[in-house]
Amino acid sequence: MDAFVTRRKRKTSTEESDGRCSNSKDAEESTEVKLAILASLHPTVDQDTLLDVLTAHDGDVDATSQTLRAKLPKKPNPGGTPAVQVSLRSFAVAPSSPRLDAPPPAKRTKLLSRKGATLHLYDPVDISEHTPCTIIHNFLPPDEADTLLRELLDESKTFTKATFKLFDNVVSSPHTSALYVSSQPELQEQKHEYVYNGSRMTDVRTLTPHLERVKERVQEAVNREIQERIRTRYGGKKLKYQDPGPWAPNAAFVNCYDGPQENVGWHSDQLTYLGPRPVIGSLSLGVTREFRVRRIVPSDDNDDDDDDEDPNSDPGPDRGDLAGQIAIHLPHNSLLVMHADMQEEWKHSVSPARAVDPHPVAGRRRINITYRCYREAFHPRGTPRCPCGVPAVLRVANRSKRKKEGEGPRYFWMCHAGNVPGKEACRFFRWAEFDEDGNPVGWTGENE
Ligand SMILES: O=C(O)CCC(=O)C(=O)O
Ligand SMILES: [Fe+2]
Repeated sequence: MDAFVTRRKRKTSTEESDGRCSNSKDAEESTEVKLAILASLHPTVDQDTLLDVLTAHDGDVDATSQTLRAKLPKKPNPGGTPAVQVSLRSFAVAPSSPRLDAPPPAKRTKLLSRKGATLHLYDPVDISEHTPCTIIHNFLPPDEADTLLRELLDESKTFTKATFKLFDNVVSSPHTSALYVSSQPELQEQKHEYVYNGSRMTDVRTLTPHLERVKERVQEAVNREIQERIRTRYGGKKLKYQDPGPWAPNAAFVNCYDGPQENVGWHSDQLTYLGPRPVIGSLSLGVTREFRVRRIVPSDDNDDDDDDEDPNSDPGPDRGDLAGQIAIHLPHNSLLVMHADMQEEWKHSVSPARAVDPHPVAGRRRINITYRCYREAFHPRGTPRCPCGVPAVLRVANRSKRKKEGEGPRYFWMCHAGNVPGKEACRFFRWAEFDEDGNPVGWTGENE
C-alpha cells in the first residue's frame, strides 16, 4: 500500500528505460508497464508492433510513441475514446502477471499512469488494481436500469445548474443536478441547515420509489465491495478514520450531463458532512462517459518540516497532472464504488467528450447517481462554526508526511466565507481530530 501512496519521485520514462536489459522481475514489470502505457496512447496498434518499436528504441517510451505517432495513419475516432483495450492483464509478462485464481495482493501496485498521459481502463480487475475504485458492469437487471433511467430523465427536465461550487472549490458545474434525501424532515434540514460553500441547496427532493429501491441494491453491493477492498488492498484492516459500520446511504446526488460538452471539473467530494474516508456508490445510466481520476500530488515532496505547513495549499493546475490521469469508462448500468482512499488522495472529473454514442433511451444524456452517507456526527448543528456565521468546512491537508508515517491524513476546519460571493473569509482555522473510526473528538458539539 505504501508504495502506492508514498511513492514520491516517479522515475521519468527515460529513467525507467535506461537500456539495461536483464531477466529480473523489475525489468519484466518495466516492460509490462511501458507496453500498457503505449497501448493506452496508441490503442489501435497491436502489442507485437508496440514491442517491436519499443525494442528498436531501446525501451524509450517517449521515442517509441513519437515514432508511432509519425508513422501510423490516424484513424478517425468520433467518440474521442480509444477503440480497443480488453484488459491490461493481456500485457502482463509471465510470471509477474497475477493468476486469476490466485489471492489478490494485499499491497497496491505501482501507479501506471504518468505525467501528461491518460491511461484508459475498462476491465474491472485493472480498475480495482490501479485506482481507488471498483466497478460492477450490468449492475441492475436491464429493465430496472431502464425504468430508473426513464424516471430520472423525466426528473432531470427540472434540474438546474449549480450556481455555487458544490463539492470542492475547484468544481465547475456545466451540468445540472438535484439532491435527493430519505425523508421530509431531512429535506427541510438540507434546505435550512446545511450549507454548501456558503449557499443553501434549493433543489432538494425526496428519494423517488425507484431511487429508494435501487438504494437497497447499491447498499448491499457497496458493503460487499468494501469488505473485498479491505481484504485485498488494505491488508485486512479498514483505513484509519474509515467508518467501521455498515455503509448505509441516506442521500443521492443526481447529475444529468446533456450532450458531450457537459462535464464536471477536477474535484474531491466535500468531506464536511460525510466525514473522513467516505465511501460513495456511483451508478451511471445512459450514454457512456469517461470518469477520470488522478492522484493528488502532495505539496511537501521536498519539505520535511511540518511546522510551516500551509493547510490551504492545493496541488493546483501545475502539480495536478504530475502523476498522469486514468480514464475509467462508465457504461450504462455500471456501479462504480469510490472507496475510502479516494477523496483524500485522488481527484476526479467527468471530462468533456468530442462526441457521444447515443443511448437508445437517453439519447445524448447521461444520468449519474451518487449514493452518499451523511453522518449524524457531522450534522451542521454540531460541527464548528466560525465567528462570521458561515459553517466551517472540513478539509484534508495535502501533505504526505503523516501518511508516510502511517498516521493517516490530517484534517482541519476552516472558514469558507471566502468562497461566498461578497463575503470576506475570517481567519477561523482549527485542526480536526477523529478517533480511529472517524468520529469527531475534541470539540464539544456546541457551535461557537
Ligand atoms: O458523474 C459522475 O460520474 C461523477 C459526479 C461527481 O463527481 C459528483 O457528483 O461529485
Ligand atoms: Fe464528485
